[in-house]
Amino acid sequence: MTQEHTPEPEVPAEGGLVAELERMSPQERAAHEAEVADVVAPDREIAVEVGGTLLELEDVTMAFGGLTAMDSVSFQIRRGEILGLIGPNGAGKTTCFNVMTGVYRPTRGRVLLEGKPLGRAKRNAITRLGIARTFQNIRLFGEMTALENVVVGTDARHRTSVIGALLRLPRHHREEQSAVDKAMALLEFVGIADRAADKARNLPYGYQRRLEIARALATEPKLLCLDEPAAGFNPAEKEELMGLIRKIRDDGYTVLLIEHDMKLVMGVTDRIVVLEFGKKIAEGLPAEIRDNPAVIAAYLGVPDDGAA
Ligand SMILES: Nc1ncnc2c1ncn2[C@@H]1O[C@H](COP(=O)(O)OP(=O)(O)OP(=O)(O)O)[C@@H](O)[C@H]1O
Repeated sequence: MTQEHTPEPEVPAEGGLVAELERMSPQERAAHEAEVADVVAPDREIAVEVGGTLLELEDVTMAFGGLTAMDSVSFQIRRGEILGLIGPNGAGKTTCFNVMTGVYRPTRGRVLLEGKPLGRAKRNAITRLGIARTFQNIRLFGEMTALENVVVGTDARHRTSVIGALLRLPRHHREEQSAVDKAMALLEFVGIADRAADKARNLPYGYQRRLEIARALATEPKLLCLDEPAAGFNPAEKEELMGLIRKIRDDGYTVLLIEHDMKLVMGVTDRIVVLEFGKKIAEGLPAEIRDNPAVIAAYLGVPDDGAA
């Protein structure tokens, strides 16, 4: 469906972009990166009141039959921060993402984006409202190019109708071209522009993870939710990913990060929320969480009085 309307990719000649970047002086490179950042995030959230509440979970419970995956969980995500969501396996982290992105409707409680309840909004509507996510298991269109995968993400923002696309109305043309330009800028932003014309399935694993992030950013989210983006990465790749997550935040996005790797979580987040058996057991700065006895006990699998 979407494939029919996907424009022909306009990518630089092989090696062109990389070679061009290498030829630039540090000043030219900085100016170029600033231009790319402007295309990637034209409406920078960071210019708006950093620190105000962007998203709020209010007493959210999510039950599956007899199993309570989230139990009266409340926390807030502030504009411009990187919030870590951690907890042992089965703690309810992914369920939390699913509730926030409209995959599940909470059994009790509510989720508010910029003070407005998401209510019964469906997944696509929530994407348009400004929440994007990546998945634990990569979900790309393997037969489409990297560029096309990102162009598909920009579709969430398009204003022309299917009729507009079929009739090739001028607005549709303009949107198509700007979608390609934006997608290319996003690929460059996440560091994989050199493989823009390759099929997604042929990309190395680390590139696929970055492509997922570019595709999520293409929807121009207010909040970007990353579900274990470093899964399967080696230490050097994790280090690079930390750099990318910081760059995303510095470009004005708010990030919610589920991650098992403690070094990464402690190194990149501003605050952390900890879940265990569906309940929030702690919330605070990384250093506070690291020293919190309940958190240590949850990870070691012993009661927090250490009696076991
Ligand atoms: N659709 C569902 N139906 C029934 N049970 C579910 C469903 N989704 C999640 N659960 C259960 O809810 C609990 C929380 O799962 P969830 O995947 O949210 O945990 P998690 O913290 O993301 O775990 P992990 O770190 O292993 O990914 C688990 O016991 C899980 O089996």
